[in-house]
Amino acid sequence: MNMMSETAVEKALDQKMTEMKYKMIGKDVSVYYGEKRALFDVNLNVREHTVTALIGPSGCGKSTFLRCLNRMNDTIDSCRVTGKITLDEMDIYDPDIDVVELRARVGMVFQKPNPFPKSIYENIAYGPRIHGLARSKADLDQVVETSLQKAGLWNEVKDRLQESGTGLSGGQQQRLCIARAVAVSPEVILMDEPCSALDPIATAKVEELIHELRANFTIVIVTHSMQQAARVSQRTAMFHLGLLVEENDTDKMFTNPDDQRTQDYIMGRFG
Ligand SMILES: Nc1ncnc2c1ncn2[C@@H]1O[C@H](COP(=O)(O)OP(=O)(O)OP(=O)(O)O)[C@@H](O)[C@H]1O
Repeated sequence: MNMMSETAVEKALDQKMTEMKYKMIGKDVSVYYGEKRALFDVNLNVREHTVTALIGPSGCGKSTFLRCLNRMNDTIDSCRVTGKITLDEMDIYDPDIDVVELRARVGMVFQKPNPFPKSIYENIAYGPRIHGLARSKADLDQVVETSLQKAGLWNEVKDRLQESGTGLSGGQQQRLCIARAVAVSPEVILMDEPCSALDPIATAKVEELIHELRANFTIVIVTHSMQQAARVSQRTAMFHLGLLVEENDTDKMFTNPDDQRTQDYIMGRFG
């Protein structure tokens, strides 16, 4: 069997990353909550097959920017977004865009695992069913299995697919939510502090998973943990007071950042 070593896979992905186009482009993105401005003309591009970490002190606008990428901010009445964000070449704020379809292409995993109060099987099958991604029960079974495998959960749940998703451990629930996001074949997955409610072992599993998902998806992750950003991402963007202060290769960001504010933050001088 011709298996590529892990290092070879990493190398191939890094090569892909340097060659590739931007999957999403954010140009002069500003966000207001009523009168309050939360983001100031942010220009941030997201590379395909790359994990991009968004870091910065509390309240700096990381989650706000993340939520702009699949229009989750639309659900907040007071929120207004200006500037332009594209997915491939499509303007995602174009009034003709179908937001449900957009969120199938740009999925999201939240801070707190939020499985539906339904069976493990139904948690995964729901999305593909409503998006018409499976033609038969056999197709759907296959999507459920593949998604759970991609989320590293199949072996743990394959004999209990009809049990409730909410009965799983916190770490398993978060992987179930990742499987649910993966099941509709998104192109981009947004993760808002996906490990903050998990213990170190569950966190390690999810981090490993993020690392693997990069081969098939583009990932943007908000994290408070510098170590996590360093472990899982290839690019890092640092926000401060609503400004994007620096975006760089993660290695450079954590060894020799260009901006003093990044330096101060990673040294623990504020935040
Ligand atoms: N729904 C909202 N209504 C009003 N203001 C909000 C809302 N959500 C966020 N904000 C404000 O926008 C700014 C940016 O918040 P955001 O949650 O994006 O920051 P963050 O960097 O993700 O913070 P944290 O790390 O604490 O989650 C903050 O000042 C916050 O109070």
